[in-house]
Amino acid sequence: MAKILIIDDERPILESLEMFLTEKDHDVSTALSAAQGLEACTTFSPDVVILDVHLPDHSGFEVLKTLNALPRAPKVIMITAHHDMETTITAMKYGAYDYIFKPLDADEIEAAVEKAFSVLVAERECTHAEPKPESTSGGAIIGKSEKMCEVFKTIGVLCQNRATALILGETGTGKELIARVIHHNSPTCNEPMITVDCSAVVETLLESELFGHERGAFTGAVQTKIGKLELAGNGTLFIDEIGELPLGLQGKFLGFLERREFMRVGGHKWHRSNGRIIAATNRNLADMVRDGLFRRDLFYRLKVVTINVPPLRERVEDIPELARHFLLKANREMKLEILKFQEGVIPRLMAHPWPGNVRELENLILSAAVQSRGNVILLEDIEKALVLNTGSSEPNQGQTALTQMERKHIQQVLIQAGWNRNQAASLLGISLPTLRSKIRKYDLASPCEKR
Ligand SMILES: Nc1ncnc2c1ncn2[C@@H]1O[C@H](COP(=O)(O)OP(=O)(O)OP(=O)(O)O)[C@@H](O)[C@H]1O
Repeated sequence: MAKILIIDDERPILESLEMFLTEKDHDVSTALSAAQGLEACTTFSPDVVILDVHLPDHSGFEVLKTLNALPRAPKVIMITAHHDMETTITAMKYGAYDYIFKPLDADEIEAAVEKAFSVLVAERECTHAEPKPESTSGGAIIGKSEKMCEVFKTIGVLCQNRATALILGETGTGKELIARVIHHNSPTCNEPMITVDCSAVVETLLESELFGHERGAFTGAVQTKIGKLELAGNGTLFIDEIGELPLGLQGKFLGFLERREFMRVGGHKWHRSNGRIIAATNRNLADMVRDGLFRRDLFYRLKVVTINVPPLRERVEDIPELARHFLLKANREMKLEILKFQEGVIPRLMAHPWPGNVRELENLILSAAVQSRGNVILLEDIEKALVLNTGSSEPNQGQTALTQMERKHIQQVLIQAGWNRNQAASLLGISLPTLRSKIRKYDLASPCEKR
């Protein structure tokens, strides 16, 4: 039961709202003017105030400002007959919890009151903000699970040497983040870290992207261009999505790894590079080797040290800390002041299968934070964000069904996006090449392709 104060100079509205909300078991008080309303606030201490924008003595906005400055500020639902954008925006800007237009709809009022009250209760239960995780600086890898501790150990070893490393893991598990952490903790951290994403560069330009080209090497090569390998110098070259490296180029890259020398496209001179190579992929390179799509010798050259990054569903114990980390990040980036998650949110997050892994969790928290009103993220905000971000609201049905769920989920999102792969990839929170590889893996086809 909530304590509700209604401030409106129209008696019929006041009386019908009072009757309706009392019937719903709330404790209701009424006021016909701003002055009466403010006085009632001190004597009655409402949880929720339903406030008309136009009052005979003062503007509703002035009352709203005064109410929001109170030590135990109530949640304020503004009501008005004016459907204009400006008043709505002003009300929300001054901190109204909700804004409802007249003529009032009973269900809408009831839903708004209930939501406002539940937010208030959640906020009052929260006496202090979530403690800040120790490592919130950019580049921190969050996780204390056994599997992540294994990853940390290997990173520790890699930070002391310059060995080539291969990072394997599903999309969004943090492969690039791991590469950055290795680079920033290695002796050559003052040198650059350069990234090449093999899936983002067209096949014909990838060689030049990696090794550079000489002027006149091909049509359009109007001047000499230094490749990413040279740009990395003695630092780190991070080759993302190495599984997409065309077979022809794989041989040339292997040659470089063996001799540490390369030639620019169209060039005749050998160049040396001592940069560290870290490659990553979400594809199963062993399967690709078996299918003749990836060179076995290159595979072994790359996996001098291999890091297998576990999918998020295999380290659910990391989810609470990750969620808090992303909440702080959302606060920083979006200038929000959200203190915590409502009870029930973390178990819900731990039950989700996370096909898009940590990236999906990060996007979800950001989206729920932006859409939440008040300073607590409610379970309801999470459910909404889950539907919006992934089209899914089904909790984990168990490991065995995960692959089927992922297939079904991707198929649903593709249908929802009208088989626009770019749009579907963005809805799923994965990259376009990852989506393409999943379409292949699950043998999915659009209705037009099936014909
Ligand atoms: N353990 C973690 N702690 C904190 N942030 C993380 C962690 N893992 C991933 N992230 C964040 O999740 C997002 C995705 O991570 P990243 O780009 O490193 O994944 P990826 O495996 O390289 O993805 P893809 O295969 O699609 O390229 C980034 O914003 C990254 O900072």
